Amino acid sequence: MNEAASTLEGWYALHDFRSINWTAWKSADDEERAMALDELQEFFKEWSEVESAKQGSTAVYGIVGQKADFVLMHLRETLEELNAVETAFNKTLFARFTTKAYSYVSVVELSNYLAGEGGGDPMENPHVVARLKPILPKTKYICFYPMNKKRDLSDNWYMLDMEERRNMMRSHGLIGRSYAGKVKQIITGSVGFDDWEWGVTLFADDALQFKKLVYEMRFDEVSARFGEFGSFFVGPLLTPESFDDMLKV
Ligand code: VOV
Repeated sequence: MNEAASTLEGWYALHDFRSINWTAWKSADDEERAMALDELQEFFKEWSEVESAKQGSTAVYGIVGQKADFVLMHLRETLEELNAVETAFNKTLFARFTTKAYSYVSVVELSNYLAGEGGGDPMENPHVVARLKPILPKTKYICFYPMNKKRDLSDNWYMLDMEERRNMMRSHGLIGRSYAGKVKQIITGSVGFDDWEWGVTLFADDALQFKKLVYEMRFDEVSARFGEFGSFFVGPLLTPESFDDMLKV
């Protein structure tokens, strides 16, 4: 059998995509809407307290296009906690005005393809822990898509030996690094958890950098030969204030 890359896992991730039922929202009375908004603002507060206590992280972004209206991206220590934030949101009055558009369950992952040989417990290394349990950036834009590495007869990632995969990942990493300061990536593994093998979540202050990075990577062997991609979701940051503005009728 081929050598599997070894992976380190951090916080569990839920990308919870919702659409707003504008007809129901607009026909609700003022009091009901005000209560729903108050409850929503409470949630924003709770999520930011969890983040301050470094027990997880949440980012809220609008989604452009018809696939969804917004995404709640939650990172939490356990699947139980993720499930609990999801359920708590479902119980809110505001959630009654939303429909479930898409969701993705995964866990923040680092592989050893490019890891140094430095011994010791990686979970004692604060740089590693910061990458596995990241506070989600609150950049102007998010881009999310799920992906696989191909398993065709001629191009099967999982049949390549470790050295070949490592070389390709090195080239991938070099392209990625040239976007330092422009795009921040959080790779989450979802084998056994969801329909694709990884979730790719990108953060940037200039949305065009998503296009440039993803396009450049298409020419890199690991993406050109082995990348298979799901639907892309892109949109702007929603703060408690801009969420409120979006919901004004
Ligand atoms: C912002 C840029 C950026 C940077 C710096 C970067 C670097 C790195 C490094 C160093 C490593 C390997 C070690 C680790 O950290 O795991 C990875 C790993 C990975 N990547 Fe990446 N990636 C980026 C960006 C980036 C993008 C845009 C994509 C989507 C590909 C595309 O064509 O649309 C991607 C995918 C992945 C995946 C699926 C993995 C896991 C593959 C596996 O088989 O295990 N990635 N990635």
